[in-house]
This record gives sequence, structure tokens and C-alpha cells, in this order.
Amino acid sequence: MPFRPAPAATDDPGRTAVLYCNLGTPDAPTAPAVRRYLAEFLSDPRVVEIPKLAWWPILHGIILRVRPAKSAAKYASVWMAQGSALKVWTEAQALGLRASLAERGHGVDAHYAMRYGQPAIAAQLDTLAASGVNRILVLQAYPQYSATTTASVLDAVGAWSRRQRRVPELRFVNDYHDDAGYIAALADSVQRHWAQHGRGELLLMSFHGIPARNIALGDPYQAQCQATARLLAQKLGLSDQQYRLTFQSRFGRAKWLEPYTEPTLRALAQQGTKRIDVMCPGFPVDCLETLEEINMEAREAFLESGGEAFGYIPCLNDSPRWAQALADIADRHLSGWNTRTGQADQPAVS
Ligand SMILES: C=CC1=C(C)c2cc3[nH]c(cc4nc(cc5[nH]c(cc1n2)c(C)c5CCC(=O)O)C(CCC(=O)O)=C4C)c(C)c3C=C
Ligand SMILES: [Fe+2]
Ligand SMILES: [Fe+2]
Repeated sequence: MPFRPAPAATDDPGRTAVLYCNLGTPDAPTAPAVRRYLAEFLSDPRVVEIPKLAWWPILHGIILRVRPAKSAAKYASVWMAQGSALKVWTEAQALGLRASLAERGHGVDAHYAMRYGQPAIAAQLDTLAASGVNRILVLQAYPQYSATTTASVLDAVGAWSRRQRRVPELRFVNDYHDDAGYIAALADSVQRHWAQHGRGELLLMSFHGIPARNIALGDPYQAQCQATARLLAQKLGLSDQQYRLTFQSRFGRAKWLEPYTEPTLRALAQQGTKRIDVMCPGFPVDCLETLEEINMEAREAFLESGGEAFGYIPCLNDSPRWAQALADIADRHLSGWNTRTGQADQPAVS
């Protein structure tokens, strides 16, 4: 395969951009659109670590025949006027990041891309490179590192760079699970919820699960979720008895990280917890997994098991505090790249 030609070389120092990457989402809440999305997502060997020979018949013979219609109905139940929540909020966060960086006087632009679906990472990198960007910071909407998500984005960037003649300078933020700005933005959203709606007896923090086997193979995801939960509880002044950490969205029959969210909610309600607050700190933006699985399905499970009040605390979405925290994270990783002149050795002028 020929390498992609680069524009004629000049002495222009070029420009710097941040690419904010998220998982991706279907283009429409319909079975064909969800099938396209799931086919790309579930064919990624980072996501499903089953040898292709064994996985392909299950994926194409069963999952892609049955799941799209079921998932499409769930997407339809939470679809926003402007589109899929995941895309709407990811775009809003990229714009917030761009504005926060601009306020700081950087000549750094920010764009967003999706690992699966549109706008694809490769297409966004093509656009950036064609517009003269030659330094790119890849920042992901995954505060906790997992090979299933973070490393998959790195794979996509690597696959793109392998086709380029002139590869831009690349930097990656692998995680920010213990970042003070991230924790403060989460605490702020909890406190705002409490001020508006009152406080439950318990705060449940639900993170997306992954197979337990991945942890045994060295994925740091579980430890990073635990650290986030502990730091957030500390920031909110919660004792160990006042919060719970759970994992949601199990896929397939293998053992995933435990405790599982929905059975925990049922058990808590059965044991007498009446009022609970639930949040999803690992998801910077609301999406199917938070709006439908948590705020609809898990809510119903808690209430039908004897619970009386289920307070859903939205994800960071358009929180200005989070836009600032994202810009702080980007700033730290941009240091040394002189973002105004493009000349790395000149100190930034304030
Ligand atoms: C098949 C295994 C899956 C792994 C491993 C997995 C890890 C993982 N996922 C997220 C974040 C999101 N996942 C979302 C949806 C979603 N996830 C899976 C499967 C795995 N995820 C599926 C099949 C789906 C699609 C929906 C469905 O059919 O159930 C989403 C929401 C997407 C949206 O459009 O709103 C997010 C976000 C993380 C962070 C993670 C590992 C840490
Ligand atoms: Fe997922
Ligand atoms: Fe789900």
C-alpha cells in the first residue's frame, strides 16, 4: 500500500491540535444502523478477545442477527433531538475544551473523533494533517485505562500513522482516573444534585465492566476504578459505608468484574435501603449505558425491589468545571510544545 503523500515541505512550524476520542455510537436508532456499529465494535480484537475462528460464527450467526433490533429499541428510548447522547455530549465537550484552551491564549485547536462509527479517527487525523497540524495530542473520554477501550484508540491512531509518509508528532494521555480536576468536577455534580434533589442514604458509583480475565492478564482498569471511587468518596466526605462501587453492562456469559450493578441495587433495596443516588463516574458523557441501562432499567429494578427513591446523577456532559479540567489535563501534556509559535524551545509568553 503506498504511503499517503504529504504536502510539499516548507519551514512553516505547523500547528498543534487535541483530538478528543470516544467510543462511538450508531448514526440512527434503527436496527441497520446499530448492526453496522456493532459489527465494527464487536470485530475489534481488543473488545472481544476470542480467536476469530471461534468468535466469527457467534458474532455473524447470532449476535448481529438478534441484538441490533433489541439495542435499537433501547437507543430509540433515549435518543435526543440532536442525535445520540454520546455524540451530542462528546461534541459539546470538545467545543468546551476548545474554548477553554482558547481562553488560555493557546493556538491549539480541539476536535473530536469516534473509535467506531463517525467521525472516524482516521478521517479526523486526515483532516488535521491536511490543514497543517503536525503535533497532535490524543486525549480520550476514558478516565480509567483499559485495553478494551484506551488501547483500541491507540491501535486506530497507529493504523492511521502506518499509512502516512509524514507522521505528525503524537502524544497520548492514557488515563486520568486520579486527576484532581476530574474528581472535583464529579464531586461538584454530586453536590449540585444533592442541593437540588436532596441526598440518598447511599451513593452508588457504577462503572462499565470488563471480563474478570482481563484483570488477571494485567489490565489496570479495576484498580483505577477503585482509586477514582475512593478519591471521590474522600472529596465528598463519605465513609466506606456511605458509598458502593459496582460494574455494569456485562456482555455474554463469562465472569465480568463484580459486584454487578443491578443485582447490588436489588439486594440493597431488599435489605432496606430506601433512597439511593446513582452515578457513572467512568462515563464522562451520558450514553445508552447510563440513560437506559442505569436511569431506566436499574431504576426499575431498585424500585420494584422495595426502594423508594432513585436519584440519577447525570454524567459530566456540559459541566464548565469539566471543560476546565480537560483543558488542564491537555495543558500538562502539551507542555514543551510551544503552542503559540510552534517552536518547541521558546518559553510561552503570558
Ligand atoms: C463486548 C464487550 C464489551 C466490552 C469489553 C466493553 C467495554 C467498555 N465499554 C465502555 C463504554 C461504552 N460501552 C457502550 C456500549 C456497548 N458496550 C458493549 C460491549 C462491551 N463494552 C456493547 C455491545 C455496547 C452497545 C450497546 C449494546 O448493544 O448493548 C457505550 C455506549 C455507546 C452508545 O452509543 O451510547 C459506552 C460509552 C467502556 C468504558 C468499556 C471498558 C472499560
Ligand atoms: Fe461497552
Ligand atoms: Fe448496556
